[in-house]
Amino acid sequence: MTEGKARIAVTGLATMGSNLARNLARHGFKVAVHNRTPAKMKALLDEHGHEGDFVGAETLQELVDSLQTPRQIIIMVKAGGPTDAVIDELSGLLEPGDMVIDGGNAHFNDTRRREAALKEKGLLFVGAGISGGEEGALNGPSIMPGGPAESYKHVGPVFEEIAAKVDGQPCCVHVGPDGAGHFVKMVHNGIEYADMQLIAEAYDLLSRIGGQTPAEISEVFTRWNSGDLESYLVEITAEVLKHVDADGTPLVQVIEDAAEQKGTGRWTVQEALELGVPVTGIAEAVFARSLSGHTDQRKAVREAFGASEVVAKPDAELVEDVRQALYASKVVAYAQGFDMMREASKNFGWNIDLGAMATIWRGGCIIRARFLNRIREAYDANPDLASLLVDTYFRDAVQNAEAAWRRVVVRAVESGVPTPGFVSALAYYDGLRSERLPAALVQGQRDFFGAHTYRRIDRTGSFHTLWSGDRSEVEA
Ligand SMILES: NC(=O)C1=CN([C@@H]2O[C@H](COP(=O)(O)OP(=O)(O)OC[C@H]3O[C@@H](n4cnc5c(N)ncnc54)[C@H](OP(=O)(O)O)[C@@H]3O)[C@@H](O)[C@H]2O)C=CC1
Ligand SMILES: O=C(CO)[C@H](O)[C@H](O)COP(=O)(O)O
Repeated sequence: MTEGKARIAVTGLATMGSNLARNLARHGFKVAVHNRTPAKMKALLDEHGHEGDFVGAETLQELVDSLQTPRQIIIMVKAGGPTDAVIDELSGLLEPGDMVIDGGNAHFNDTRRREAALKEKGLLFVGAGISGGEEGALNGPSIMPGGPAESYKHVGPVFEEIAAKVDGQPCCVHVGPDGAGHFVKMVHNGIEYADMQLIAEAYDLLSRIGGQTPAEISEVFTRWNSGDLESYLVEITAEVLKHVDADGTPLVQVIEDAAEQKGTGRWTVQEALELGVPVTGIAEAVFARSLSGHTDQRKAVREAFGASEVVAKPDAELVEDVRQALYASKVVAYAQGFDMMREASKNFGWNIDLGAMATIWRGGCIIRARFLNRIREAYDANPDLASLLVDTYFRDAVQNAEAAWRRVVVRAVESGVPTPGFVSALAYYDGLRSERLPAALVQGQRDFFGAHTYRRIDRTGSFHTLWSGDRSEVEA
């Protein structure tokens, strides 16, 4: 064992914390480890103590005492109240100049609040989004640290060491001040929801319209994973679909069809509403999970109307059409997520480098995908891109997919197979492309019932029609 005190600490040793601690130890950092329930700390030392230099601590006081100064402590506990509880206890034990790093899925407003509170005590606080799940935490996650640039100078090199690497570059960069890191992680998860929903819809179409078995669809996803759609989520979809129960039944057919959620997708939509950014794909994905969970309501409506009867009509084009529809819809989902980060960056003064976000998402995280290279190139070439959709590469890709995308949506709607992700992505694309939107009529309606006024295309200023009078127009 290395002599002396530990370089860094991790408190919270469930799935993420224990693997992150092992990752740190495997990279040669002496790590102090603590968990509220000490059994988890002991299990980590028993099973993995040989992987590196660990110091077990039964209490937070012991953890603090085991560290070099200034101290760096990573918190990996449940987001919300549990994180506050740990921070409260730690802040009474630490000294000015010490640093607390929250690696959980915190809400970025909590991060802003915590940073401000700790600053008053002379403590540094870093809200760091960490993605990659169990395997990423161990072998290299994507890390999105926010907070003061000064803090990054101290902890950045450690994070860059343990992060995933793509083309020799670490999947970690200083995102921006205060809550920027956790905001970006939240959007990452929002995109994750949208991507998963689109993949699930593709599966449903190939199953119910294409008449394919999970094993056959698994092969389709494996094939897709060697082209433009190459991504972790497509790869694991193939794995899940080919997995069978002991009696040979595909697992996917026995898992309850009610998707759960911990909250980051919902937060993304809530924040998008605040910022006024239409993240329709993410919203549909959150609502699709919500709908799936309303099992009693689903049963009642199914019984009232009968289940939609889909007659499988396999045809040679379906698989390729679905692939193209999936790709185009994914581009829309990512475009919306990047729009949201740009808007938040402007709103909060974070100066987020969108190309750098695409760069650190290329490896380690759940949404890692080949086309993030293209997204990086797009934002590196033009950081002020009005939308990812107008980048030459993505414009051509979406144009090439458009006919297939429309065929898939028509087939789904005609067949009664719900595809809210595909449909809303296409509607978003069509909405942005339209020369005129019926929003003009909405403005007229608002003015009629509430005198809310409207602007005209031929004159400047705001106007109101005297709807309950002589219907003449007045300048407002
Ligand atoms: N699981 C994943 O794939 C990912 C998770 N995250 C985030 O990372 C964090 C850790 O996630 P995960 O490893 O899944 O663990 P969980 O979110 O399941 O949290 C369990 C951990 O929190 C601790 N804890 C709970 N309540 C308290 C409390 N009041 N005081 C102190 N400790 C408490 C538990 O201690 P005890 O053992 O004593 O109960 C345990 O160590 C979460 O914020 C999560 O959102 C981020 C990316 C991916
Ligand atoms: O952060 C993650 C990956 O990046 C988690 O896996 C994510 O929180 C899972 O979310 P949910 O339970 O809402 O599906």
